[in-house]
Amino acid sequence: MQRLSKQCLSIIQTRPQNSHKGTFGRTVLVGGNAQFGGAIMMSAEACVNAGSGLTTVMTDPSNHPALHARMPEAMTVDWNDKELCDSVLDSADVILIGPGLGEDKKSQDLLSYIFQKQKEDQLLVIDGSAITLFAKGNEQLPYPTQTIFTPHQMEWQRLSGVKIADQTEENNQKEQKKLQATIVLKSHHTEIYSNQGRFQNPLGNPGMATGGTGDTLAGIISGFLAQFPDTVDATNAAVYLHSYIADQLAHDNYVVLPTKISQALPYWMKKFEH
Ligand SMILES: NC(=O)C1=CN([C@@H]2O[C@H](COP(=O)(O)OP(=O)(O)OC[C@H]3O[C@@H](n4cnc5c(N)ncnc54)[C@H](O)[C@@H]3O)[C@@H](O)[C@H]2O)[C@@H](O)CC1
Ligand SMILES: Nc1ncnc2c1ncn2[C@@H]1O[C@H](COP(=O)(O)OP(=O)(O)O)[C@@H](O)[C@H]1O
Ligand SMILES: [Mg+2]
Repeated sequence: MQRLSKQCLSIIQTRPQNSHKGTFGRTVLVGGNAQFGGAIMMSAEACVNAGSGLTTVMTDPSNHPALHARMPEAMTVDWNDKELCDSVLDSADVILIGPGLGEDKKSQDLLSYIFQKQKEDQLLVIDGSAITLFAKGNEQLPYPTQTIFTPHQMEWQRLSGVKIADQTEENNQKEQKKLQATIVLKSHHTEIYSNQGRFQNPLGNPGMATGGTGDTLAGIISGFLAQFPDTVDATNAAVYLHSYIADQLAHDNYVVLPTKISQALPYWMKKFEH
């Protein structure tokens, strides 16, 4: 397994003068039921700060005022308004579904709807409850090689059937090959399994063991996929930078608040800009 290094951040290039919002991608984030609104808000805060050109959050309307108050840069769509959802999804480069989605019938219907809508040239990131729902269901991935799962070890156990204690490189790789999707297996040393190789993140700290850290990573991955052309390079860079920033914050903070990682993204991306 190849260890990630600062080298993976070389994809963060100086932006061309002649550019506009569309140059840096359109991302649509689907999640945040009434109970878990914070999850999709953290994904949105991460996605915007990661540099996504345009970020739209498709969520329960109860979250709209709080999201506008916290992150006016993100646009909101009522996930019950199918006509508006159709048009927003049609122009997306990257779709993220799962943070705070929940696991009820409505959540399942939303996952099926996104599967129906995904186009061949769109990337789909599946996180949180959407992983659990997909694992329980019997739907097929529309475009496996356009899909990135971001499970923690328990979500991976549900998805792959491999118990946490048996999640070895060999077993994980076998299951990734079956799925053909890219897998970001989150832990104290996150691993990335893909058709282009296997990578290990050497960074990270226990201050990250708090609700929202994974929602935040999903937002950064989505924002990077919207900007940078290679899926695995963008995913690796997002995983590495998410932990790198958390390690900096952990010098002076006992717990690393996920939103502090997001707020520090523009500063560190500027530092690593090539
Ligand atoms: N502020 C919010 O609104 C938050 C919402 N969240 C959402 O809550 C939903 C459920 O996600 P959860 O992950 O909390 O719940 P899950 O039920 O998916 O998994 C967490 C459970 O698995 C157990 N577990 C065992 N080993 C584990 C491991 N190695 N890593 C992680 N968990 C392990 C944990 O103890 C916990 O009981 C998701 O949609 C998620 O996005 C969470 O992200 C937390 C923050
Ligand atoms: N002890 C740890 N050391 C390093 N990273 C950790 C540790 N515990 C959790 N993390 C990181 O925190 C995140 C947890 O993801 P997840 O459980 O999905 O969080 P969320 O509550 O946002 O759903 C992952 O990126 C994981 O790598
Ligand atoms: Mg999670």
